[in-house]
Amino acid sequence: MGIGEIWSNLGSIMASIMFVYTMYEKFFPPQIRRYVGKYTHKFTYLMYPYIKINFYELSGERLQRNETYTVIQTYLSANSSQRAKRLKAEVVKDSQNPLVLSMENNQEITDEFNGVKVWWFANHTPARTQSFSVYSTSDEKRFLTLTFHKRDRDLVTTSYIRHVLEKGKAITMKNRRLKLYTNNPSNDWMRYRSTKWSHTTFEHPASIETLAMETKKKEEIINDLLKFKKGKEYYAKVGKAWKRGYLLFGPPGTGKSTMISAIANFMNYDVYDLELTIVKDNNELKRLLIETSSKSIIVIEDIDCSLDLTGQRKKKSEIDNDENEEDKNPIIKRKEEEKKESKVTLSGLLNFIDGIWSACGGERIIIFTTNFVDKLDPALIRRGRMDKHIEMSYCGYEAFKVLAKNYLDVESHDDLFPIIEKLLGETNMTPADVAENLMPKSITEDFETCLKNLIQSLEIAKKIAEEEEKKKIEDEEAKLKTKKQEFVQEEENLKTIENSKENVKENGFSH
Ligand SMILES: Nc1ncnc2c1ncn2[C@@H]1O[C@H](COP(=O)(O)OP(=O)(O)OP(=O)(O)O)[C@@H](O)[C@H]1O
Ligand SMILES: [Mg+2]
Repeated sequence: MGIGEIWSNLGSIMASIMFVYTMYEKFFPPQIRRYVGKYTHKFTYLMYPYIKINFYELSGERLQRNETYTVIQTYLSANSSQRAKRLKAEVVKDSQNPLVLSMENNQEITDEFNGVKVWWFANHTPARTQSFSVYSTSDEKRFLTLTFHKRDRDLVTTSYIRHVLEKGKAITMKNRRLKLYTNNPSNDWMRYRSTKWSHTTFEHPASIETLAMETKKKEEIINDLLKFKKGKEYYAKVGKAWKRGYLLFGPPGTGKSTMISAIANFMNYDVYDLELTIVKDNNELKRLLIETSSKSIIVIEDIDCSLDLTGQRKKKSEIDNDENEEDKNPIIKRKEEEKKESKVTLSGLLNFIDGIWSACGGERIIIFTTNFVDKLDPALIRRGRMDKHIEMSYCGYEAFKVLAKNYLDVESHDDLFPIIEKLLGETNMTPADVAENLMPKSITEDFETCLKNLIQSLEIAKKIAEEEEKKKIEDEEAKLKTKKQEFVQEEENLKTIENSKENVKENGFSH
């Protein structure tokens, strides 16, 4: 029978079905009908060869958006864009591609995994009340149904779903915008919707390639980071928490903060910039740690100035603020009070780095920066806590070449490069100062002028350094001379005393 014939006979087919159903209801009592219904259902269930799993968009008592649903949707959008015929576009926050395509409601797509075929269906039960939200309202349900054959149960429920989640997460990670977090003072934690960390989009253009540093050192850092990123199994095997500590030390302007941004971009990790001075005690520190996510970098900049962890020094801020106490406005005063209140101790910080809580989340890098590595307590920076110590030093020739390429697009210059190489060997200049000199001061300045500007600055810096060195030597010599004179004077005094004693002995009296 063709489709046309079925259409023309549809009326009589429907009438026959209605007739059979009426007869069935008339001649069979409800008990028998219930009995038949139950066994028909069981029979159909036994004969139906497919299994269905639902993944709901909203879950939990408060109907929060289910992470798994989002990840599967991401996986399906990457796969369904070629296969589903009707797609919907949604604007997603915090993603590099804000417009995300996914399959439209009531659409089905197929997927294959290790030769097994599965079907995904996007279900939607419409809301009774109207809403303008992107997400579902409480009486509106969206869910994805995964259908597969009974015989593939093991493969699908273990490997396939894991594969979908891993792929979906990887796509999310790749597309997401990095975030830069900073901790809020604990007084604000209890306010409505206030969280322990505030964040903004992290958009620093630094990369490891553009970092001015010797190639060998750079490669060493890249290899270390890659080994860490792929080290999940390794860390599990050796029984170590999946985290790594870096200590960046060196004079101001040598690129420590730039290096942190470059690492974040390279690893695709969020950055948690921890301001220790507003953390009141060790317990608060622990609570902040718990609220950080994995695949992140926790940074404590200028660790030597953050807290009195060595017991020797005054905080940088306190030194600045000791002056003009009366002129301060109340907000600054409050902030200072908060700083003074901080009772985070060295042991609290050590626990933060490698205590039991520090392992939660995994895949985390902790970075400390300091200008004065010698001031830090050895316990804080010993290997195992700060696994890698990276010295950020004054600009060498190799680092200069990176900056020249970045700022001027120049890789060599027969006359000027050798002069710069020689001068850099003779004087200390930070990459920040070299970069500043290389930057054209006007649109008419060509690269040769910029290189000459740098040479001039290096010569001045060299002269100043030489003069300082000369002055230092002169000061030392003057000090030595004074010491010598003091010594001679002392000797003369001693001699005089000795002579007086002799006189007393010989003449029996003193003057
Ligand atoms: N190694 C470097 N490679 C590329 N640029 C650099 C490097 N070092 C410094 N710079 C440039 O100098 C500026 C200052 O550097 P940065 O803030 O990273 O220094 P720092 O070591 O963190 O200094 P501080 O100790 O004062 O915090 C940066 O904006 C960057 O442009
Ligand atoms: Mg810095």
